[in-house]
Amino acid sequence: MVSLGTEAKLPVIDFSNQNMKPGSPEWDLAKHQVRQALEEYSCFEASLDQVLELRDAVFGGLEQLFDLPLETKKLYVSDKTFRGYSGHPSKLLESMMIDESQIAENIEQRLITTLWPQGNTSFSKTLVCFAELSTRLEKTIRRMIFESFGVDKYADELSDNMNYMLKLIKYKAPPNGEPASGIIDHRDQNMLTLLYQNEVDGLQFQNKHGEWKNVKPSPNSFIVLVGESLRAWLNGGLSPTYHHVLMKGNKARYGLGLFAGTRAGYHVKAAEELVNDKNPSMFKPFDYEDYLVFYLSHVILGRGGSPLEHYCGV
Ligand SMILES: O=C(O)CCC(=O)C(=O)O
Ligand SMILES: [Fe+2]
Repeated sequence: MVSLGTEAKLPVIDFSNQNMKPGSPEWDLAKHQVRQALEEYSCFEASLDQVLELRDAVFGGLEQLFDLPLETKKLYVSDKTFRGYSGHPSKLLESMMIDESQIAENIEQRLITTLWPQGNTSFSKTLVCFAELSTRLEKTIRRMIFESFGVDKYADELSDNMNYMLKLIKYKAPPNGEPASGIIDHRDQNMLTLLYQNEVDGLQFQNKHGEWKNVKPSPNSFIVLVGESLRAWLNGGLSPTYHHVLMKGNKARYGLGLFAGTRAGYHVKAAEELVNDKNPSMFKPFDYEDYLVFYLSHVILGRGGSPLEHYCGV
């Protein structure tokens, strides 16, 4: 059954002020808002005016990219750049791993070697700027979350072990005009996700009462979602919510997703300050990259519940 959802106005938290430094009153206010929003909804809208300058170039480039004839692209070469569910028939996806210290090199390389054989310098520059903006925003939000749980002393260690996946996504308009699924119900398994979309809405999340709510982000905002890895890190302090994409109307939906997760070899483990007799450890330490293999098979077999609990629940 397709649920058309009802409107929810997610909290909007503004990150446009470049002077918002840790410890400033603006920082503390935003931190408080982030914590409240994530406890209530597991997601929120982060506005960042700087992204508006990139908006036309980002979506213009994405339209062109997905219009390239398929045979010109070496799709999904086995370079471990593509992970996750293989997707839905209406969904086209390109993804790339980016290292925060080598954003420009990683993106240029990926665009030139696989996605766009003739190269596209201006789109490459646009994506580099987008990745720089969004990874900075992710780090800011993650630091605020850590501070608000009193575990910010781990923030740098975690940043050193973070991997980013940038997904470029197109959902085609539903063929017969009837609402159709673009991506099925799921919870993200990484730490934090930032989504940026064109004017075609379709993202819905489940609120605490199990109702599906439509998300309508402004042109200057990202939707920020908690993932399972963050739940484990905070020993249940925050939890992800189910979400999906429902396509309506006759226009394609383009989006970019920045997925922050930990590197292979790093063990996700609850901060010891958050483990005590009243709140015992929920998960054994796990390697996110190894866990993803289990997660995929779990999803493919159609099993419900929390795959992370099956994998390493205590
Ligand atoms: O396209 C969207 O807005 C959501 C995508 C998503 O949830 C995902 O790829 O995990
Ligand atoms: Fe998701």
